[in-house]
Amino acid sequence: MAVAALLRRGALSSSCRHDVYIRCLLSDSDLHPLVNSANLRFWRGNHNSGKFDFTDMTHPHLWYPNAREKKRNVFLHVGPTNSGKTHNALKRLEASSSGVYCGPLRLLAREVAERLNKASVPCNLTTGQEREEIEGAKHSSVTVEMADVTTEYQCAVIDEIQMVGCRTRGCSFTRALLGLCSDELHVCGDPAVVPIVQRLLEATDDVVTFKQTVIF
Ligand SMILES: Nc1ncnc2c1ncn2[C@@H]1O[C@H](COP(=O)(O)OP(=O)(O)OP(=O)(O)O)[C@@H](O)[C@H]1O
Repeated sequence: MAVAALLRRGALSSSCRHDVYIRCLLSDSDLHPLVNSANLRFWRGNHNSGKFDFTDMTHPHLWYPNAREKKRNVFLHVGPTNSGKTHNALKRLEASSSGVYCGPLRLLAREVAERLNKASVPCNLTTGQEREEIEGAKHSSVTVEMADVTTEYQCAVIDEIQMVGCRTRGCSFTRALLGLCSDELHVCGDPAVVPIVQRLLEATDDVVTFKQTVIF
């Protein structure tokens, strides 16, 4: 059985797992589709030893090689409620050639899909309960748990990022923040979340720009 399969099944002992490096034991075809040859070259180039410890869970930003290959432009939209943070981000999403909106609620995901479709931007809807596919759509509106971190987008939006602090759903916001593979990433939320988002993005080498909104 391939070593990758054993790893996935947790069949190797922890000391053995610790010694497993992609270069020496795993062929490219063994690996999860996320870790393709191009990504391996990236990993090797960024690890002095030329080895990557597949079982090292201490650097979550490195779990998303597709996103790490990009220098993302992250726009952090912060301001009071109803000040237009999401509105501004959605304007960018509408104008992009491909993109994804990630929100915390089915209702919000549906509202955004309807908004884009109405603006003649074909947009799929994917939540835990429903999947609506629109022919030719290059945009998707999803609940954050359904965010696809393997597809490349021009623009991505994460709404209500302060939910990163939620005990049960925060991990999905962190995953989207670190893993979405887009040239532009718009992150909307409460100003209180700025320090934690900044901290999370310190490791990613993205370019972060603040957009402060005010109630008009
Ligand atoms: N510049 C604008 N032009 C027209 N409508 C706007 C504008 N900015 C905001 N709105 C409208 O105001 C409402 C609130 O905007 P939005 O949802 O973007 O605010 P928000 O700051 O993201 O709020 P929250 O913190 O609750 O998420 C929406 O219905 C939105 O369409």
